[in-house]
Amino acid sequence: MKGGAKVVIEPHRHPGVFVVRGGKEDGIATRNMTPGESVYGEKRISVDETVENSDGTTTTTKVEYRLWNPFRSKLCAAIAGGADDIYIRPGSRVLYLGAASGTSVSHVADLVGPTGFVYAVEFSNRSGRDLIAMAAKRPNVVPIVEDARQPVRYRMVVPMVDVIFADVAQPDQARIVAMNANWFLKQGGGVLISIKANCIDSTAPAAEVFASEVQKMRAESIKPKFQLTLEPFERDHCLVAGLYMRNE
Ligand SMILES: C[S@@+](CC[C@H](N)C(=O)[O-])C[C@H]1O[C@@H](n2cnc3c(N)ncnc32)[C@H](O)[C@@H]1O
Repeated sequence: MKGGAKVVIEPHRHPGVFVVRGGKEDGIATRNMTPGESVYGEKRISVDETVENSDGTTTTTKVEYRLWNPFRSKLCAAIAGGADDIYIRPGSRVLYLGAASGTSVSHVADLVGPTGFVYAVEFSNRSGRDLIAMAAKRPNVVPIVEDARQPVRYRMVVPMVDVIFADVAQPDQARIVAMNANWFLKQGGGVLISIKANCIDSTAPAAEVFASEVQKMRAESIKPKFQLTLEPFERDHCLVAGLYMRNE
């Protein structure tokens, strides 16, 4: 999609995220780290951006944005649903557990930009191949094809991080997050966990499952900050956000 005069792109209240208005498709977008390329067939919007130089002259360059589909990304669904904070911003180091083929990871890489890093863990070799291919074009993505239950196996490539985002869809997800936080998350770091109720317990009501996951987080020194449903983008999913307070 070409950005004609009608398309307006504005910064979202979460730094590194943008809002597209006025085109055929309004929505959320990230600034493409690899202009000219889509990762999963997502629409791209090219606009002219003019900056004023110190000598008073202006320079206009083409900037490209990629639309971020909330039906295909839990993080985007949370942003669209009004998440108070995503803790991830330009320059952040993010440990992303459950990267799959890297579609959401590619947007997180755009969001953190050239000064940030995304350490993307995925244990399926098949998805891992796509993840590695995506990362080959994005120097700020470190693909890690390993089991997130074994953080010791990737301790040599992951430094202390600012945020852990988890979407492994496993019954022991809270424990997996806690182990990784213990190894890699800084004190006060952000935790975002996408919870699919029937992955944890398919017999209990979703609200009970979410409440019990929040209790597990508390027990692991993660202080819950807010919780929001990912409906209408994902059924029976919620996102729980918290801060890692190991020393309190
Ligand atoms: C719901 S999908 C993630 C989707 C992805 N976050 C996105 O938005 O595109 C869950 C992924 O977690 C991966 N996974 C599950 N258990 C894992 C583990 N123990 N270690 C690493 N990856 C795991 C699965 O292979 C799957 O690709």
